[in-house]
Amino acid sequence: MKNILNVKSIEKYYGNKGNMTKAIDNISFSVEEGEFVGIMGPSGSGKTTLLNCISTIDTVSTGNIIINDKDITKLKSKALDNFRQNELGFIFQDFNLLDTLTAYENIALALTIKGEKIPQIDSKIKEVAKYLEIEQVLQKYPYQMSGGQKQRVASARAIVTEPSLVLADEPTGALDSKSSRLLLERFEMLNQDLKTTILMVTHDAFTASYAHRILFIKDGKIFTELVRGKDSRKEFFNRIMEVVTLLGGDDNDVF
Ligand SMILES: Nc1ncnc2c1ncn2[C@@H]1O[C@H](COP(=O)(O)OP(=O)(O)OP(=O)(O)O)[C@@H](O)[C@H]1O
Repeated sequence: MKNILNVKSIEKYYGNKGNMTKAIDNISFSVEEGEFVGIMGPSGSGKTTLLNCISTIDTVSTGNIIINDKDITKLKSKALDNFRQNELGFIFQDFNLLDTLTAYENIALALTIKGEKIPQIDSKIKEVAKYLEIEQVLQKYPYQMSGGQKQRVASARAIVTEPSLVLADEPTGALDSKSSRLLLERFEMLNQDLKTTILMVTHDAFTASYAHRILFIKDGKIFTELVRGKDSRKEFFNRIMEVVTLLGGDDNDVF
């Protein structure tokens, strides 16, 4: 198995002397190719900071992040832009689709930026649209789609370039339970069939139960890890809830 992500002893401080927040306090972990890993933790525990550092949106204070054999903490701005386009796919809670473009054009844009030719763009979009069940909405604009459809279009945009790593930040945060389930089932398929490597931040135990492994973050540190193993999704959900309950409170107010 190839190592896709290697986070080595990272720390992240915000502010300056006298007014310093240690958002990440010595975190190390790795993700193998084809893994589906969830990150959970209470509000303010450092989940978004961690994801932002991995996604090159923010920089670490110390430590290294290696993605597909490249140390992103050493890349300069132009190289970082290229790296982001070629190696990473992003899925956000609020979709981040361009309102003036159709679903088709939103997905095509990711490929155009990479310099792909029109016939290849068209066949790749059709293939990914079938997978994510969005063929019927390809000619629609974001305002004409449901939240679930928008998130599946955003997911198509994230994976159509075949990135080494897909980073998802609360992907079901704005979806109802039916749309969440459909999206997560698609994530499962993408992960199993196409070996897409996914790292997903969520506060929701149901969403997290689709992952193979969960890292729980507290006060900027990894305090425990759960591996699904041979458990069914339901059994894994129950184990996640045990950790959540152990920390006091239900899944909504703790995570
Ligand atoms: N730009 C910033 N400047 C100063 N402090 C920050 C900044 N961003 C985050 N922090 C602090 O770093 C810590 C971690 O924040 P982070 O947003 O990563 O947490 P989180 O786990 O994603 O929380 P939530 O679930 O509420 O989104 C918090 O104490 C937060 O106040």
